Amino acid sequence: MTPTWPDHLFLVGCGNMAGQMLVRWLDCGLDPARVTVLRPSGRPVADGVRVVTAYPAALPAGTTVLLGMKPYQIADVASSLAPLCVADTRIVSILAGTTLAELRDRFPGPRAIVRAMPNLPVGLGEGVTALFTDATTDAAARAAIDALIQPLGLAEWISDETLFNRVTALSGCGPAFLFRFADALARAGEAIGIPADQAARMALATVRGSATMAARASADAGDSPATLADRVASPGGMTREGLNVLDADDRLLTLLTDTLAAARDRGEAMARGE
Ligand SMILES: NC(=O)c1ccc[n+]([C@@H]2O[C@H](COP(=O)([O-])OP(=O)(O)OC[C@H]3O[C@@H](n4cnc5c(N)ncnc54)[C@H](O)[C@@H]3O)[C@@H](O)[C@H]2O)c1
Ligand code: PRO
Repeated sequence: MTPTWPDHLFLVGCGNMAGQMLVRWLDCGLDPARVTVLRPSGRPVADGVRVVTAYPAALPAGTTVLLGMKPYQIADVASSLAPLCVADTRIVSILAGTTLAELRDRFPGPRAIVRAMPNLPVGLGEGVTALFTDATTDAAARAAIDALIQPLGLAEWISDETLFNRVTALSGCGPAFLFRFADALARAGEAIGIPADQAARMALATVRGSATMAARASADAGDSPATLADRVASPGGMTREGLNVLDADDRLLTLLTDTLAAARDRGEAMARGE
């Protein structure tokens, strides 16, 4: 399906995350002439994309704004940007811990404001983006923003904003937790005597192959990762002994629950301005 693009896309900040979103949109055929990036450094972003270091006098009609700077910059950004936003300007915010109520307060003009929480693999079209909005965003704007997000990978609308920090902990932060797991797998291999470079290659390839296999098994046969884990474990064999360590007292589950809860709690503290 050919994506439908906003008439104009104005990115405020284009660092790690917004940069990956833009990479994917351009790969999927977004005309760079429709994109303006505001970034303090003024560094080029991609061929044909206009980069500015100051706000323009006005935004073109039909602009979708992507707020891609750090959450603590919202007050500064809104004081310059809000006066440029008219009723049909659409705003997509990827700012962690910044509620829709705060966005509506800071941007009183636009009807369409959507919170989006992507993760870094969006650059490959294999990301996860959680989305939330309210009834002030009309169906057409919601559909247009959904269409913009679709090329990035899995898009999941959240019906209750109180879930937002929880889904951010799972999928927004999740790549970091998996990268940490891959790193620990390699270092554990080294700890039991495998040469470090070999352990690093083998750990990464194991994570990659297993993730691809899990995705296919789920799509093709509805097999869950838990089922696949049991399939690797021969009765009385090596894997079961290893799984017994991870499973003892729900050790891994407890560790990950604590990890997600800490990330979620930080999002809630950020929403309180802490
Ligand atoms: N990194 C992730 O995995 C991830 C995932 C989901 C959401 N987010 C959200 O994305 C946002 C950016 O995170 P990041 O990791 O890309 O950070 P980053 O530091 O890589 O990018 C921030 C960008 O904002 C620019 N910037 C700084 N001051 C600015 C200003 N006053 N006006 C406009 N731009 C300004 C910086 O030059 C930089 O390019 C955050 O709000 C974060 O919550 C990040
Ligand atoms: N990166 C952002 C943070 O760490 C939000 C999800 C991933 O706050």
